[in-house]
Amino acid sequence: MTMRLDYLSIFPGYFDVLDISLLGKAVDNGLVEVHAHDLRDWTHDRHRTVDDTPCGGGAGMVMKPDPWGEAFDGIIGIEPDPSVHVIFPTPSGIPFTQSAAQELSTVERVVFCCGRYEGIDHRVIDYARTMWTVHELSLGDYVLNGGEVAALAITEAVVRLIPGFMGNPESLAEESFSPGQERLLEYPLFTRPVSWRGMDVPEVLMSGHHGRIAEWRREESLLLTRDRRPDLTD
Ligand SMILES: N#Cc1c(-c2ccc3ccn(Cc4cccnc4)c3c2)n[nH]c1N
Repeated sequence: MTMRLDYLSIFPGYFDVLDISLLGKAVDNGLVEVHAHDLRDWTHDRHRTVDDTPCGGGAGMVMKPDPWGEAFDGIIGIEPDPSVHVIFPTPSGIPFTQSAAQELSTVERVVFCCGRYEGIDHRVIDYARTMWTVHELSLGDYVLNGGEVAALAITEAVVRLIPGFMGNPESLAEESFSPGQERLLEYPLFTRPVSWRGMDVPEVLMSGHHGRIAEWRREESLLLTRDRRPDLTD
């Protein structure tokens, strides 16, 4: 299966980075195909206007619905198709999680709608919900200037789960937040040299005793999780 990823943004250059690294390899291997689009290509005025003042007043500008609707018509089509997943990154979205990444990794087509300014006219989202499967997702409780960085983060989390993307898929199963895994943070990692700037790798990790190593790692994960993410232990 090839996953098609479309990105609608007034800064399509953000997505040039997808040609690099593992994701670039996934494109070369035909696992994913990536299309970035400039929303301004669907404007018709001299200034290629995509925003206007908010109805009801308030600070900032709101993205006009017209360019989005015409871009949808051109990129996705005018017929409803629930197999198309349209993602609106937004501060008011549902928190994006590993399980959402897992679900999206099985989808054949994803369209990211990257807003800017104070956000997108709500009728765009309402329209999209009549046509496709819509996800309003948030990366977390902090403020970005637009949806592009979130779209890149979601892309990486999703594409790495596509069968055939990662060299050793077994490693995915062991990662924190993977399905079936206890909700624990990753234990501290070490590699050679054994001694570095007066600090040594914990002896147990050099013991070759797999039972003790597993026990040490679990204890470290429990301590770290209790300290940093007590919410995961509820
Ligand atoms: N996902 C996600 C996000 C965003 C985010 C996503 C899309 C847009 C489009 C515009 N802004 C600026 C903006 C700022 C403040 C209020 N409203 C809008 C966006 C912020 N911020 N933080 C996240 N976790």
